[in-house]
Amino acid sequence: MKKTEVYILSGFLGSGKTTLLKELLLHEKAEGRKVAVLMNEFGDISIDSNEVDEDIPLKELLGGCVCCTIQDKLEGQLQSLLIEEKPDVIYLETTGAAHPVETMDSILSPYFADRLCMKGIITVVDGKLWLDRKKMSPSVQQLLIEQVRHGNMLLINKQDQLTEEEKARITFELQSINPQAFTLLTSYSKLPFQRLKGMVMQFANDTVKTTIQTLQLSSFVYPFQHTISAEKFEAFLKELPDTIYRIKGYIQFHQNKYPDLFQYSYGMPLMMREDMKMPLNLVFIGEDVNWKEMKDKLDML
Ligand SMILES: Nc1nc2c(ncn2[C@@H]2O[C@H](COP(=O)(O)OP(=O)(O)OP(=O)(O)O)[C@@H](O)[C@H]2O)c(=O)[nH]1
Repeated sequence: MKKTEVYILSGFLGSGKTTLLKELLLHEKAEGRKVAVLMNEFGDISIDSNEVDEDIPLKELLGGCVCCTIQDKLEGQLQSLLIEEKPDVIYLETTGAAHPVETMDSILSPYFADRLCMKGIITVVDGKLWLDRKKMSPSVQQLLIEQVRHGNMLLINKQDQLTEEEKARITFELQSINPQAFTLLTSYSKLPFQRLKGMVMQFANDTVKTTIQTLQLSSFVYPFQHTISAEKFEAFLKELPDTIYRIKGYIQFHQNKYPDLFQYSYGMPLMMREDMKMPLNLVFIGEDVNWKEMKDKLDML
């Protein structure tokens, strides 16, 4: 029986995993392979699932990390994807807080040994965030290093935000941490697809599980009941604490007919106008955040 290939997309919150997934799905479509997606989101609702075409089988794993709290759910979802869809390849997008080895462990269960072929871990690194990582909490810094250490392919993403000197420095630092990995600089996670297909998973001798300090990440969903003021929202963003790592979801300004998809990662906001109605939910992910205070501020918009 032909085995289903599995790739794990790893990388911190907002680094460019969903952007990479969309890129990979385009290539797979062009090659006519049957693809399925497993999407793990830290929050209780998924925004990224909307980014995947409806004709691609997709299972969501919400409200925790496949590497720890919802490992059992992963097995169940994998099994149903294999039985119902019989895909050629499965892409598993992990939460930005996931430890790659723990995730791989869940997939390498003996139950799936003759069904799945683990192709490798692609780690997406936000270049700017990497350079500024010392500003993050120790557990985030440790996680970033672990994600790099265990990637088989490392994408230094958002290279449009980096100088030549910064690109060289990050490349050197990542290669020093993980000399076996294929490392490349990318914009919007565009990678040489054929190189990915030729990837063969190397099980390095030192792929030991490191006990990393537990990240104190938490998430919060705010459902807007109405449209909001663009000026007030801008002022709200300016006052956001540094420990908010990620925001995504839909907001609608007073003057607009349709909502905007709002993305915020590592201090960088981005908006894209939708052309249809969407549920006005905004998902926040952060460390040590007073969500009650956040809710009060959002109520004022
Ligand atoms: N400037 C720039 N922005 C990028 C690049 N790649 C991705 N982005 C933007 O970064 C934001 C986060 O990208 P995503 O692909 O959603 O990141 P993610 O890792 O899936 O995020 P989570 O699922 O929340 O962990 C989006 O607004 C992207 O458009 C890039 O190369 N350059």
